[in-house]
Amino acid sequence: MVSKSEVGIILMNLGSPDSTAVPDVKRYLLEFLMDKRVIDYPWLFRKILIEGIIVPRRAEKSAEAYASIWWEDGSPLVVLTKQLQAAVQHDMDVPVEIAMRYGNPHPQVAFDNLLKKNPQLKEVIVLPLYPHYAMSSYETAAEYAKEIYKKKKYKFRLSIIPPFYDETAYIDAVAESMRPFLQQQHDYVLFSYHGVPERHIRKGDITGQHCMKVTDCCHVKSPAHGYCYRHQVTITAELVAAKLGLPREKWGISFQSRLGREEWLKPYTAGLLETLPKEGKKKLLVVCPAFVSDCLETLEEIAVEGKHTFLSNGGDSFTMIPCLNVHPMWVKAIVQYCQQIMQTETV
Ligand SMILES: C=CC1=C(C)c2cc3[nH]c(cc4nc(cc5[nH]c(cc1n2)c(C)c5CCC(=O)O)C(CCC(=O)O)=C4C)c(C)c3C=C
Ligand SMILES: [Fe+2]
Ligand SMILES: [Fe+2]
Repeated sequence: MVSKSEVGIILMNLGSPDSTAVPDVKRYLLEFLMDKRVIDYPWLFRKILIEGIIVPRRAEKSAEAYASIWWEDGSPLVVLTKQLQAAVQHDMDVPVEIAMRYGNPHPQVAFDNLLKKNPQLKEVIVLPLYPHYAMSSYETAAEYAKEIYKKKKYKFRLSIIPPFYDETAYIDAVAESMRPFLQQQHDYVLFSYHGVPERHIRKGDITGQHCMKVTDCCHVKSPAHGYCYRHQVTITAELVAAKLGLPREKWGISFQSRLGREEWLKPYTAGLLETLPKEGKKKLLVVCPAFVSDCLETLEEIAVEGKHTFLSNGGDSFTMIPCLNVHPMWVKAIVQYCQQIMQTETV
């Protein structure tokens, strides 16, 4: 058990380029895609692929996309994470810092800032802002925080909040953030999650024999589920749909942001946005619960590109539901998760 005066909190998100200038976007993409948990090919092959092919080809287009969604005070993801920091700090009355897995602010800066604010710091709670476990999201953020903590030999205790994909407070916050949008006419609600390669799902299967091997694997009980992104996003959608009373035929799941030639989790959002209007689902609501802050992947890929695809294939109306951002119920959920950690007995 730690008291408020002994604790500090770090909200850790993915990160964005420092600006929309191509060299900044290049630097960001290099750091991101050279992460062995994001592109898990052998180091030399990864280096040649990323530095020689993907980043040079992608940087300019990516910079343009970022420029199209950039806000006056910076990247939406960073600005929204800062707003969340202020809200949590206000409600908890403990120091809160933000850190990014890629780019700035670096986790070491966040640890050091907490120490500067309170040299008596006994415990730092890190909340990776990913509801679901994926090697390329939650795991890399948590491992990076641990790596820096060990390297710097900090004396305070480090606690990392686990994925919260099925926690009531998170589910309730997502459901309530969606509820006002359900008042408008709609034929279908699409839960669009960031995709990952199917290979990552099989690789992360701790049993080696469950994920994408057993029929309907996401609904068959297994210890693999603790590390399975596909299972966890399925459960989030089912719990939110149940909470909102959505009939089963009125909602579905898809996966966006595919990169490269490998097979990623299916169905792909882009393909579904072309076919849904042909199935009579012409009024669409899209929600993206893998992202807790709006970012390039929601504001550009879904709200602009996705909308265009849907409407130009016969859709009538397309609404993207904003991410949790600083929704009061989301802030409350974070406060609750941090307080649970603070009340845990230490040995
Ligand atoms: C192999 C590539 C990628 C994997 C695997 C991947 C997994 C993954 N990503 C997120 C969350 C976000 N990704 C974002 C941007 C983004 N993602 C990739 C690649 C992979 N992501 C790239 C190259 C980019 C950069 C933009 C681009 O050029 O398309 C973002 C947005 C960041 C922002 O600044 O707004 C988020 C958030 C998750 C949750 C995830 C695995 C589950
Ligand atoms: Fe991504
Ligand atoms: Fe699985």
